[in-house]
Amino acid sequence: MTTLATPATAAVALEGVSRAYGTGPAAVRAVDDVTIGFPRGGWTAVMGPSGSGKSTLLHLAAGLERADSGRILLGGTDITAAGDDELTALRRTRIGFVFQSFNLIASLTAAENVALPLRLAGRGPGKGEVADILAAVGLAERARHRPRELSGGQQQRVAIARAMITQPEILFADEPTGALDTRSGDVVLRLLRTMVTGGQSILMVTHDPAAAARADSVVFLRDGRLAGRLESADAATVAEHLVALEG
Ligand SMILES: Nc1ncnc2c1ncn2[C@@H]1O[C@H](COP(=O)(O)OP(=O)(O)OP(=O)(O)O)[C@@H](O)[C@H]1O
Repeated sequence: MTTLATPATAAVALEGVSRAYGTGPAAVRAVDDVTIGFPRGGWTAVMGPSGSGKSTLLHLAAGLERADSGRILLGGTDITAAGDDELTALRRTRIGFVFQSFNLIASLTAAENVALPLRLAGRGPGKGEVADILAAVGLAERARHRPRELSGGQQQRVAIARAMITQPEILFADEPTGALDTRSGDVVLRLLRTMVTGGQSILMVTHDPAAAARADSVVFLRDGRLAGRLESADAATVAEHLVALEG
């Protein structure tokens, strides 16, 4: 796998991207002139101390927030040039997003939650489409259950199925195991690995070195800037790098 994906080979590439919050002396440069590519078909974890800009980077790359400057390329598309409607359409069809808190709709069944992105995109699911993807995340028997009837790990797998139903070019995951116990988290991480083996691109923010070590590479941030990248690192090496940044 290439370490530095160029825009042509990247699932998502950032070129000189900055994003600040607030103005004047109180301004915070959450992401500060970042240039990086995330390889297609690869799984990249983003780590860094609290407030280092991880979530902001993920939200920028996913088109959930606008950059102040620089370019963000999703496949070949410059999303920084996209209008609001185009960006909404692009998020619905080309991007999957999974949150720490699952964000399922409580009144809908697992199957209805999974079908939602297709309905929002203006089409219903094809025959067997939802059942197939629920089976792929190991929840074939839970289609009619509502979120409150599912464990945290099961809810996160429904959320992953919902994110994957549109076959996104890249799956963004913000602390996907943050609310899970080790065992449920492990099931989710194994599911993500299965998806990557199938060609899926994943960008994941995590605080957990053990989770980050499951990715192909780990990118570190400090004060909104890139602060290193490790390939195929074990959890101890990831933790050492993180501790050095926090020191
Ligand atoms: N909406 C906002 N308004 C003002 N400041 C913000 C906003 N979002 C983020 N920030 C600031 O930008 C910086 C980066 O925040 P971000 O949430 O991206 O960091 P993080 O690395 O994900 O943090 P954590 O690990 O604590 O979740 C922080 O200083 C934060 O306080």
